Amino acid sequence: CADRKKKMVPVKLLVLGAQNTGKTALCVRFMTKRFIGEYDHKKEVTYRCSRMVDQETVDLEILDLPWKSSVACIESSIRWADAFLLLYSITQRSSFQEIPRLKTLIDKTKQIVPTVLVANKADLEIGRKVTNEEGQRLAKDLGCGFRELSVAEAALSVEAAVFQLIRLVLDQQRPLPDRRSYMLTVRHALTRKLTRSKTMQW
Ligand SMILES: Nc1nc2c(ncn2[C@@H]2O[C@H](COP(=O)(O)OP(=O)(O)OP(=O)(O)O)[C@@H](O)[C@H]2O)c(=O)[nH]1
Repeated sequence: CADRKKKMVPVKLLVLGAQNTGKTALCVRFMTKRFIGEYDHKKEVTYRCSRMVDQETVDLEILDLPWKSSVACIESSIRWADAFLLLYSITQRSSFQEIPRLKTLIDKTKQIVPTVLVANKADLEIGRKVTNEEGQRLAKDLGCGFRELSVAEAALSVEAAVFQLIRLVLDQQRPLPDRRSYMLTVRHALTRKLTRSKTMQW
């Protein structure tokens, strides 16, 4: 009963990245679990759904902007959003090089923004132009989370990337003492796990 009375937490995510990086494919994969090859690239689309994340019901809006959107449109969408998925394709170095510019646009508008950098098209290993290490390094430099995945091949990893971002937003919204106690809970859980795995080794 108490759970039913719990409020929905609104979370607004913006997906940004260069042309053909798989932004629409990722949104559709997250919403429907299906991979659909080709889309209409002209329109911006907002997807809406609710998901349970760590006992919170999250009322999610995901905005997918086409690559050709104007800077003004991107800036107003950045103001609208709570968090960002920045996409590049591992087969397209120029899409990787575009990421710092997008992050600068975000940082100009917002302070402390939950962001996850997503390296897409990991199934196309043969055409790889950006290494996993380069992706990790950039994410570290920009202060983002990092996931390399294939929207085409794995629905679960897409969900994991979006949930990682939602968790960053939820954590930011928690009052500071709660945030500390949440971190302590995580620390204790990790310590317990470590102790257990050490015990198993012996
Ligand atoms: N092999 C492979 N192809 C993918 C993957 N994700 C997307 N694609 C393909 O990449 C192309 C572009 O995908 P979209 O989702 O339309 O890309 P977008 O970033 O929304 O493109 P814009 O609207 O131009 O900004 C399509 O042909 C997709 O089928 C993936 O993980 N692997």
